[in-house]
Order: sequence, then structure tokens, then C-alpha cells
Amino acid sequence: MVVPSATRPGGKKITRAAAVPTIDLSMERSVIRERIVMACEDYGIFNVVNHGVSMDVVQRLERQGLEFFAKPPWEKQRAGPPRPFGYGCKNIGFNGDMGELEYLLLHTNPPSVTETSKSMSDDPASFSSAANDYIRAVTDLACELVDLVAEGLWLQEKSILNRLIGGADSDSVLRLNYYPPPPGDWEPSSSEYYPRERIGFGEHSDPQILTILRSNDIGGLQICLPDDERWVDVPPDPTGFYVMVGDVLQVLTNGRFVSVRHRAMANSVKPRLSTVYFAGPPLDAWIYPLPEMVSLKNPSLYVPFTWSDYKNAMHASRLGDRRLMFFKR
Ligand SMILES: C=C1C[C@]23C[C@@]1(O)CC[C@H]2[C@@]12CC[C@H](O)[C@@](C)(C(=O)O1)[C@H]2[C@@H]3C(=O)O
Ligand SMILES: O=C(O)CCC(=O)C(=O)O
Ligand SMILES: [Fe+2]
Repeated sequence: MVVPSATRPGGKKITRAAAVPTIDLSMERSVIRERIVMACEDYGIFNVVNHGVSMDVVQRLERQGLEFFAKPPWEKQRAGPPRPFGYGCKNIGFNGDMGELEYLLLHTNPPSVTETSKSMSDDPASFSSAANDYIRAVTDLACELVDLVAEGLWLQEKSILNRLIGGADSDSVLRLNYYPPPPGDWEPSSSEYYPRERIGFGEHSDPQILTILRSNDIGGLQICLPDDERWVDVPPDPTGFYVMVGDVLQVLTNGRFVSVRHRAMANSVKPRLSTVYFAGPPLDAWIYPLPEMVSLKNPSLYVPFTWSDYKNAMHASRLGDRRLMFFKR
């Protein structure tokens, strides 16, 4: 990835363009699975196109999201605070993290979507139908992607990852993040190189197995690759999806895949809306390196834990903490 960069005073280097791999899901299966494995090893993130998710489904949820965030604050607050599901503004999690955003967090099981929709919309049926259709479509995509991963890694049990995220008991989450434009008195900084930047959602890795993210056509997502000090801009692709490796997939692959550190900036003049699906395992699922990923040369790096144990560690920690440290051998 050869990209021009410059250093912001007091900060990490920022790079202006990224070459995150794009994977066309209409290619031949043997090619797709190899490219996915390579992308997960080298970047922990890739873009998918020709993914089969209908743009109508995507746009219906985006419209519902924009309609919700355009409401006056007191109306939105009826759907909050997020404990852990519902509407949130600036506060992220329970341990003092803040960002320049508003968001909606929903558990993906249909009864939970229906319940959350009641407190957030005058037309809850339209919101829950848009959210459920989106969840169904991205869950299918996530299942297809982990099947390709399982094939690409030559796992014996081909459906092992699919079963973790495709069942009715999977603990997956849908998040809509709204990054409002800067306030009226905001002025670009005098820096020769960069305008003053506002962090919308701070640096972290996603805890689950796989994240499927898209946004409107406003940029903001940035990644930081291992052993690299630079933040790299990831261009928006409103018709594609970015797929990110989560902490649990890092453990299952015994560190062969790395969960990508990322953040979202909110320095645009236009509002940004991102729609993020986190494919998680059931609460009681045991997580440990898969047998094919462990050998004498590559001993197991992590102790076994349940997803529930990991969630406890996650809720007790700050956004940017490296929670996998607690589970290292
Ligand atoms: C500060 C926090 C917010 C978060 C829970 C946590 O304690 C640490 C992980 C955070 C994160 C990041 C990815 C997802 O946006 C999220 C829903 C998740 O599963 O882990 C958030 C959590 C949250 O906002 O509740
Ligand atoms: O809005 C984005 O692009 C990133 C959001 C994110 O990382 C998250 O919700 O976990
Ligand atoms: Fe994230």
C-alpha cells in the first residue's frame, strides 16, 4: 500500500488514500476464498462488491435512520439511553468514552427489533420491517463470507463458523451511527495540511466475529494496520460493504487473521450515516483457536472463553482497550 502521508502536529501520520482490497463476489469461488483469506491476513478488512444484497433493502433502512436522526432531541431521547440497546448521543459504552455522534443500537433478533422500534418511531412497523429485512440480508452475506473463510482455511468442519453466527441464538447487533456536520461556529484550523479533525468514533477493534459496514457517500472511516503508525482513509462505497475481522475471529484463527483497529472521523461538512452489523456468536459459545490453526510451530495463543466472558470484559473496558490481552496464554 504505497500512499503519500504527512504528520499532523502531535498526532500519528494520516494517509490520504487506501488500497483496501476489493473482492468481487461474482468471481470464481476458489479465487474469492483465496483473496478473502489473504485480505483477512494482511489487512483485517476488505470491500465486497456484487454481494447480492438489494439496494432497495439498504436504502429503506438508510431512509428510516435519517428520518429518526432528524427528529428533535427530546423525541430521540425517548428511545434511550442505550442499556445496552436504544438511542445514544455522544456517550459510547458505560465507561466514559465520548464521540461526535448519535447512534441507535439494536439486538438483531426480531422480537428485540420490534421492541426497540416501538420507542423510536411513530411508525414502528415500517422501521422494524426495514431493520429486519436488512438484518436478514446481511446475516446471509456474513454466513456466505464465513463459509468462504472456512473453505479458504481448509477447515474440516466447513459449517463451524456459519453455525456460530447464523443461528437464532447468535448475539449479533445492528448499529446506525449518525455523525452530524460540525456546529455553525466551527472553523477550519490554520494548519497548512489538514483541517481540524473531530473524532466521531474513537480507535478500537470490533469484538465480534465479523463486521459488515457501509455508509452514505461521506468519508470518515480510517484504519490503522498492525506495525504501522499511520491512519489510512477508507473511501466510502455506498453500494458495497466493508467487511472487518473482529476479535473473536482473530482468536478462532489463532492470530492468523487480525482484528483491524479503526475509527471514524466526523470532520465533514455533510452528515455521515453508517450502518454496521456485528455478527456475534451465541452467549454460551466457547471460543478458542480452531484445531487446524494450532500446531507445534503455532501453539495456541489464547485460553478458551465464552462469548459471555468476552462481553463482560468488553463492558468493563474502555473503547480503545485491547481486550484480547486478558485471554492470552
Ligand atoms: C466502550 C464500549 C462501547 C462498546 C462496548 C465497550 O465497552 C467496548 C466495545 C465497544 C463496541 C465497539 C464495536 C461496536 O460498536 C459495539 C456495539 C461493540 O460490540 O463493542 C461497541 C460497544 C457499545 O457501544 O456498547
Ligand atoms: O461509522 C463508522 O464508519 C465506524 C463505526 C464503528 O467502528 C462501530 O460502530 O463500531
Ligand atoms: Fe467498529
